[in-house]
Amino acid sequence: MAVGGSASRRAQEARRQERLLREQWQAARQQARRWEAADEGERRVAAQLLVLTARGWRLLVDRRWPGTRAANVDMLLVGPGGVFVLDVKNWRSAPEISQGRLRAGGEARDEHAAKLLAVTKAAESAVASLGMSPVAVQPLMVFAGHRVDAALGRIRLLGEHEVGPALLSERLRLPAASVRAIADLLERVFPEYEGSAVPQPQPQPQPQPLPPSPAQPQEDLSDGLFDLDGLREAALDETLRAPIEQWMTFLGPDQVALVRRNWAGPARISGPAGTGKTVVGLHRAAHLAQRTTGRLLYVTFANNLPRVQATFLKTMSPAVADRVDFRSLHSWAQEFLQDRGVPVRLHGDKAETAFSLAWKHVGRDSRLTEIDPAPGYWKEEIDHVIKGRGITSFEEYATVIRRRRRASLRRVHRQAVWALYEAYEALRAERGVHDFNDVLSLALAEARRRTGQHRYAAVIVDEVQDLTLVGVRLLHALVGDAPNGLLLVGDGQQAVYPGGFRLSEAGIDIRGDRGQVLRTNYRNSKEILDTALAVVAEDSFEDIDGLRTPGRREVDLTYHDGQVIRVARPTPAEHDQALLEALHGLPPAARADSAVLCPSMRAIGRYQRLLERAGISVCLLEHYDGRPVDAVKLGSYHRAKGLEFKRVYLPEYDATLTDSSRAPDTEASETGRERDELSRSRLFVAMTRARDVLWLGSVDR
Ligand SMILES: Nc1ncnc2c1ncn2[C@@H]1O[C@H](COP(=O)(O)OP(=O)(O)OP(=O)(O)O)[C@@H](O)[C@H]1O
Repeated sequence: MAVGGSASRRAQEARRQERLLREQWQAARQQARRWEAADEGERRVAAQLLVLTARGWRLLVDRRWPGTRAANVDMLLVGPGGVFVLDVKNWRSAPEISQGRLRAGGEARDEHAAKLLAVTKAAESAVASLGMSPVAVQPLMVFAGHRVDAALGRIRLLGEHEVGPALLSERLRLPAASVRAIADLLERVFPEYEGSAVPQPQPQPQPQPLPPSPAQPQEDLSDGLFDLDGLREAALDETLRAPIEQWMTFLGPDQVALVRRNWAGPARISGPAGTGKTVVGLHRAAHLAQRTTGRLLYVTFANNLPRVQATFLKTMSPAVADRVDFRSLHSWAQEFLQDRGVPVRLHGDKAETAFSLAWKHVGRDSRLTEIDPAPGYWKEEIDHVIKGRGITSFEEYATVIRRRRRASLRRVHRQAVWALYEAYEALRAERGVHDFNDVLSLALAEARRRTGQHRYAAVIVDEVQDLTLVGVRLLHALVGDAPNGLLLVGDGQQAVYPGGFRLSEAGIDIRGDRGQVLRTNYRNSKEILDTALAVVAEDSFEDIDGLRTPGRREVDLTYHDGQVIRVARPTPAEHDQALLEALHGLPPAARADSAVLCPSMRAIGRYQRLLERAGISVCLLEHYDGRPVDAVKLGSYHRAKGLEFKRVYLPEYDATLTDSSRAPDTEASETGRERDELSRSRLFVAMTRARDVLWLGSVDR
């Protein structure tokens, strides 16, 4: 479309909105004047809000607060932007916020904020019965006669001129039917006082676009009491705002209950892929941020996921988004050490060199090669078993249960591993560098040294199965067993790293209702989920609570179409051509919601070149932050963890599966079986990222 065409259409829309708003504004002013129960300040606020009622909002004025004898609620407003609980103030002095306290005219006014928060809580409880998350209910204090735009915790403070435009600028959360259902419910829960009704205009049908008319002279609608300007600006942008995702406002009943629950100590949410664990974690973060004054830490193992999750929270609950730190565990730990003045020199490459030398000196001619000749297996043993569990003596290592490690090691083998470990540590220390595990161990020692001095009110850990035991101990040390302090979210079936641990080994005791399981998959279609589950059907797994669970799990599905497309070609070139054809066949907008996922860095490099040469824009997952970009996403199975896409393409998806992996009864070494199992888990994770289409490419050699 020509640029000139779209600019003229936009100007036409602007004129239409202007005309509509003027009519609505005239009507609102008349109605506000007729509202006799209110004083002048309230009438001016009402006029701003009554304009919204002509644009699909419902305004409930002067309602009784259930469960109290005399207390009232000034206004409840329900509209496309969510639910707002309003307290209108006609104070002579402007409000001031200082050190988290509300003041006016030199006096403390905290009780007004406390009352508004209590009413908001009552409104949250009411709408929870409709599946609405508490994060979509927002308290507002509106000041007649003042210009204000500030925040006091979760309460937004707005002046009479600011309130209308601010509400009109909210992202679209509720469709018209939900607005009606929620307003009807609130009308019942917060009954009307006698004679308090404000006459409400019926939403007017939106007029059809008119042909462009010559510019009309601007009628001055401002009569000293009322002011249209701010609303005009916000209304012009209204049509451009995209609605936010449904799950950012409405949850399943089991999810809402978890978001709002009070836990007396550490808690855990588990459940199969796609059951909304992260969604609950994000709503919980927003909910806790609304209820506390401290900061929250939301941690995952992966580097790119925190950026995506931060973007989601900002969209979902902008008022509290800056109170939650989204971090990957290692980057957070490094910063923590830096803040505490603990020297740390993380150098992955030099640490790798130290290991290679140690392998050369004491590994490759040792008894370890009887079990597995590849140094990688023994590097994992050091990383995930010895250092990952914080083991510092041979006596401890000699008897430790090596969770999720298949090869059984006799004492001589453990001695050989220990010799390798000691050589590695000596060579690493000689180079004066730390590895990733050292960073966590140092941070744990520091966190334990100064307990009670940590700045987090709560810590939420997502994809907890990816962490090591030391990592989990570290996060536990930040909040201890405080009520609502630690929440662990994850699924043992999606473990993509070797080794493992049990929560009891981290000193975390999850009792009774503090261990919760979600069971409804909201993401995948049946066909896609069945295909993914078939890969891990024979792999039972032990989760961090120590329970063994079969690979094929019972999951409830939400009705949802989707398909698996299998493409087999005789040569890699023909296979790649089929992938390109599939991507070229998508409308440009659909590419943005598609991902090509690969098992290795080499494959990523290869497919990046292939796609770019074919003129397909690519966004690497390591640069993706959850905001829409007009490009196909490309990344590893690991980096896709926790994410989802409408279409997922897995080129040569079966190349990492060995024969024993395809047919698990086939003969394979213990370490080979362990590797195969991990490959299947990773493939399972990649497949379950697909919502609507899963494309499986293979080469029939
Ligand atoms: N209540 C809900 N209503 C509608 N959609 C939902 C709801 N809860 C979750 N979803 C959808 O399901 C998807 C999966 O949710 P989420 O990523 O939280 O699952 P998960 O259990 O963390 O998945 P995984 O373990 O596979 O990473 C969400 O992105 C969202 O699209």
